[in-house]
Amino acid sequence: MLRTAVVALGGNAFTREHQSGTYEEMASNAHAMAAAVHGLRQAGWRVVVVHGNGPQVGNLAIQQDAGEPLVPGLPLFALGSMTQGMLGSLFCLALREVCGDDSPDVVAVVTHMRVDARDPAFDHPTKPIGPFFSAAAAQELAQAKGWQVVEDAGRGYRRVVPSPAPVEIVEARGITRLLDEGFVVVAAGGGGIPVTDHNGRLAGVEAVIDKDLAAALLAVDIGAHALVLVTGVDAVMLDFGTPRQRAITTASTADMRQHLLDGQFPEGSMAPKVRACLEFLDAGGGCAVITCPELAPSVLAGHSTAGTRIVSTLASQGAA
Ligand SMILES: Nc1ncnc2c1ncn2[C@@H]1O[C@H](COP(=O)(O)OP(=O)(O)O)[C@@H](O)[C@H]1O
Ligand SMILES: NC(=O)OP(=O)(O)O
Repeated sequence: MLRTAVVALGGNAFTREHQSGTYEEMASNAHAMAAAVHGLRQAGWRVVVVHGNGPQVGNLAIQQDAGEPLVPGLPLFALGSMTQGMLGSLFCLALREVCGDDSPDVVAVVTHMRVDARDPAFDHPTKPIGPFFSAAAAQELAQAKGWQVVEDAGRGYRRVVPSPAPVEIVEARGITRLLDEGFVVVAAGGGGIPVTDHNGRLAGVEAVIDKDLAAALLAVDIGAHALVLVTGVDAVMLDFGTPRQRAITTASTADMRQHLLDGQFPEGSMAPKVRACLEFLDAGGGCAVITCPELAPSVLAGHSTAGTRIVSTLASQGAA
């Protein structure tokens, strides 16, 4: 039986830091990510794709503001569902094109994610969305629009919104059925549309869920062997952004937990990725990888000295 890899594609890999967010840019970047997924399938993996939406959902929120009062702005969770449709479509088209005659059946599932209405994250926004701004422009926008802004991993300042922990994938059964039928499934895009129980029904809430944590939850739910987090850097670095910066190539969960405690990884970028890997491996996952699209297949196979490959401490000691 084929082993399953859940592959999470960064929203910042669809729209790169220096890009403005045009459709053509996203389509071209989607190709590189589709090629990575194609490589994994050729290596014998069954693949589920989760994509991010930070840049795109933030851009859409700015477009909503600009449309007022002619057209009413929509809530953030509705914008999340819109990005699921757009990026799901982009990725499915790119995968078909990259695979050519070898194209798999690929479907994108509109996915809702249950979160806890009492999650303290609602009072402490950490999820960066939209474009990067200079400090001065960010301050001005924060004043004018009531945004909270933070510095994002040395790349500039961005708006931040609440990012509660993903609790339950509402469409989990459907996703599993499609996988069992042999589809490449795109699911939980943008971390999933955040919903809570409200008077006996599910209702959207103002948040953007971290797609790496959503991917880890999905990977555990479906019993995946590997979690592959595809982003804009080859590897996780220690002392990132300093002259002492160096890549982590292989690590145990104990090593990564210690680096997290030491404050090596910023919130809103690398910290949730590392946490997602730890959650997956602690729940029995086989291997977690953080790397760029081009290296993903070889890092997962253990054939590359670049990229970051994490296994549970027990497995690294040969006990599992
Ligand atoms: N310790 C670190 N090692 C590598 N990259 C880091 C580190 N800390 C922060 N980063 C930044 O985090 C980015 C990945 O986070 P982000 O762009 O939010 O992810 P995504 O690709 O999922 O959208 C990297 O491209 C890099 O700029
Ligand atoms: N929703 C989410 O995690 O998006 P990014 O990957 O773009 O940050």
